[in-house]
Amino acid sequence: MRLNDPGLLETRAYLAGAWVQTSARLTVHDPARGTLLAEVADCSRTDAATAIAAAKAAQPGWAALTGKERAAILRRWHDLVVANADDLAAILTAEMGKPLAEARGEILYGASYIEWFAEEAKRVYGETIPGHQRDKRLLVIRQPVGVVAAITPWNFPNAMIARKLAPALAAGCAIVAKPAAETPLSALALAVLAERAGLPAGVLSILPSTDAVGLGIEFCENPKVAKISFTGSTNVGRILMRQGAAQIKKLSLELGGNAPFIVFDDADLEAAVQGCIASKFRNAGQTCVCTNRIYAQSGIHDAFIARLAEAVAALRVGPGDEAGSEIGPLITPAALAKVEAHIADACAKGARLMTGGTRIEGTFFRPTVLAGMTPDMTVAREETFGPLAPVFRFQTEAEVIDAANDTEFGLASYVYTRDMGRVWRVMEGLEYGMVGINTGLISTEVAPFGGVKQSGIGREGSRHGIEDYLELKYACLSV
Ligand SMILES: NC(=O)C1=CN([C@@H]2O[C@H](COP(=O)(O)OP(=O)(O)OC[C@H]3O[C@@H](n4cnc5c(N)ncnc54)[C@H](OP(=O)(O)O)[C@@H]3O)[C@@H](O)[C@H]2O)C=CC1
Ligand SMILES: O=C(O)CCCC(=O)O
Repeated sequence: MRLNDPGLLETRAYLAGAWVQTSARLTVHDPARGTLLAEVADCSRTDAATAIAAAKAAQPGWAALTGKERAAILRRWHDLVVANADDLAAILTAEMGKPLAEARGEILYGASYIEWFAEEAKRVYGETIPGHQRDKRLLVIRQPVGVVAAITPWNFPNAMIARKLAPALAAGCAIVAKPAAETPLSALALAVLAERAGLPAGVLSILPSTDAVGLGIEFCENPKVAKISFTGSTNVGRILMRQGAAQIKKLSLELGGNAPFIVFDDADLEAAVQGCIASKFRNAGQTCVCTNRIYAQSGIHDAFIARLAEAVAALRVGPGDEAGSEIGPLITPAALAKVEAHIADACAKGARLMTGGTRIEGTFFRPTVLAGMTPDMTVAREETFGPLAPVFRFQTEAEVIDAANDTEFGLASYVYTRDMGRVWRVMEGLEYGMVGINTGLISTEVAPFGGVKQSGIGREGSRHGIEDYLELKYACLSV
């Protein structure tokens, strides 16, 4: 990997304000070629306790700065991320596999959360409430929750951690974060730039580790941690909720999805196909907001599926650092096996393969479209997290809303129609935190990202995103 600034390829942990190498190392591989990229510090549960103690000590000083002072540091950090976007994208593609253009997009997307929350740091307003008695004056202030512990996944190694660090730091919290074991390099590079931007020692720690269970327990059981913010699988979200119950730990959870993509007869066919590809095949399908089930109404079904299969067959699969690649490798052999299992299950139950369906080499898989889907197939209930587009046929609006909602998940959903009445009815009827209407791309720092049902708790981004890191304090004053 050739970088303009080799100092961004950091392999030590950022622990309590110092760069620390550990005797144990975790290995990071290029998922496109399987080659070793780096040996990185492998932090223990004891290291986590040290980072938490440092965060607890540093947090009051950080919170005592004015919002404007914290904003200035965050703003410098944002500018450094943008200035180093090419290097950060190269690191991201190397460890995660997504095409370079997507990686660069993710770096700027992550930076946009830093910029947004730098601005929000200045707007943590309180309120006054008319007193309930003549001599009473009521005030409400908003204060940082304290020390936050964050755990993030491999699929967005920069943006998922950026959108936790930025609001926490803007609010005046200190934060200790564990990135995914597969992709720690992007998180460490972000910490290099945060330090250069002037973030005080101890306010941020980044702890790569193979002991996810141990660090998770430390985060939940250490009384100095006020809150946990997690992005990843619903199963691990449940574990953290259970572990945090003893101390009533505050939680933000951004978990799995099972996104429906609904195409009505009156939709613009080409726009629906392009939106579907954008939503389904972004990051090779490894995104919690990726379409998982496609519902096409009877009148448009055959034309839609024919055009979708044609467009999907044209997608170019290859290493993320090769020009023209649109679909990179899957993150692990296990991820590829899950895609194959979903296809095998569907085909055994009567699905028809329209394109794809086979592996290429390593963890590269041909983007796939299946027709003739039925609700008893595994993919109707489970997130594939890979490049598989299964198409279900439906007849009526009521039927498709029921089918779309027939899942324990409720993160993203998508609808294509030109009927404004239907837009409102379907949007209101979908039990999801986010609805894309005539678009397959909904993510932006200015909007509240998050799910209902078992897809999570809390929102990231928008003016609401900082609330997860603040507590209300009410004061009753007798005059
Ligand atoms: N909502 C989303 O954005 C994501 C959803 N997923 C869904 O989850 C499935 C599995 O993906 P996977 O990467 O295994 O997701 P996980 O939920 O296992 O991993 C996400 C993060 O949690 C950590 N972790 C794992 N187990 C524990 C634990 N017991 N306590 C604390 N932290 C833990 C991981 O560490 P480590 O890396 O060391 O295992 C990683 O940092 C995917 O196929 C997809 O369906 C996955 C990623 C993101
Ligand atoms: O949780 C994820 O899978 C990442 C969501 C990326 C996005 O913000 O669109």
